[in-house]
Amino acid sequence: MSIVVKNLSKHFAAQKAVNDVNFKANPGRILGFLGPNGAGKSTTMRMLTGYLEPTSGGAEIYGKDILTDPIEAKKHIGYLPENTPLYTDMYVKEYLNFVGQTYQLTNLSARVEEVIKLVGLTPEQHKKIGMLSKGYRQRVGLAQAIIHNPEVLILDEPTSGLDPNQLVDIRALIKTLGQDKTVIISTHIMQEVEAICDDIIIISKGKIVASDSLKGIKEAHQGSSLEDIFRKLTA
Ligand SMILES: Nc1ncnc2c1ncn2[C@@H]1O[C@H](COP(=O)(O)OP(=O)(O)OP(=O)(O)O)[C@@H](O)[C@H]1O
Repeated sequence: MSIVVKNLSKHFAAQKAVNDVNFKANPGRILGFLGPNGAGKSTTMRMLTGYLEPTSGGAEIYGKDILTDPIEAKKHIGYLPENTPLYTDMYVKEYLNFVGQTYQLTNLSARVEEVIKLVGLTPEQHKKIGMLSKGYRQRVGLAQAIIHNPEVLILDEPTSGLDPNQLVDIRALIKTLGQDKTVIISTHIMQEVEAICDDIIIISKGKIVASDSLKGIKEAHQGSSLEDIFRKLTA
């Protein structure tokens, strides 16, 4: 089991943004984390990646506790935040080299070249990040998330801002990465879930309201569309 989430909660004043969430995730499967705006998806992801302290509960990433062993837990994680805080004054390669150095990667320049190719940044690789379009910035975000070849990828709306051609490429990349990694993606695009996810968690008002394989959830709702299932469970 590469991710085990136990009784995870986050309260902001009186609001239970994440309320006693439990789930597990495995390598070789892509888990779609779905829910309406404000359901608690990003807050959960931020806790799993060590950017936000839980109010209670916790999680283990490859057996490493995110609270008591955060440095070891983080080594296994690549994280694409919802609004990637990129250094806009840095050049693409300079930034990726900088991120790679923080992971003390060997053969860094070869790895930077490799991830640039993988995420389709080649035509824009000589630009400053601040000069890039939203979709290309998203690719830089994805490149920094995978540069250390982590076993776990946590991607918060990875395809937001991408044009239809880019969408297909990035989905294909995520699908490939998901063959041997544990991938959690949040998205509002049901088509995307159908295209790449193996498992689904639907969260509403901080609570999990469905957790199943894509096939299982459809069977349980007698073949209703995912959109209908989503609306029914989160209305
Ligand atoms: N730092 C914070 N302080 C106070 N409230 C917060 C904070 N961060 C998140 N929240 C609240 O927690 C709730 C869950 O937010 P979160 O960003 O996790 O939702 P989400 O499911 O990712 O939504 P979206 O689909 O719109 O990105 C929201 O009501 C949000 O306003």
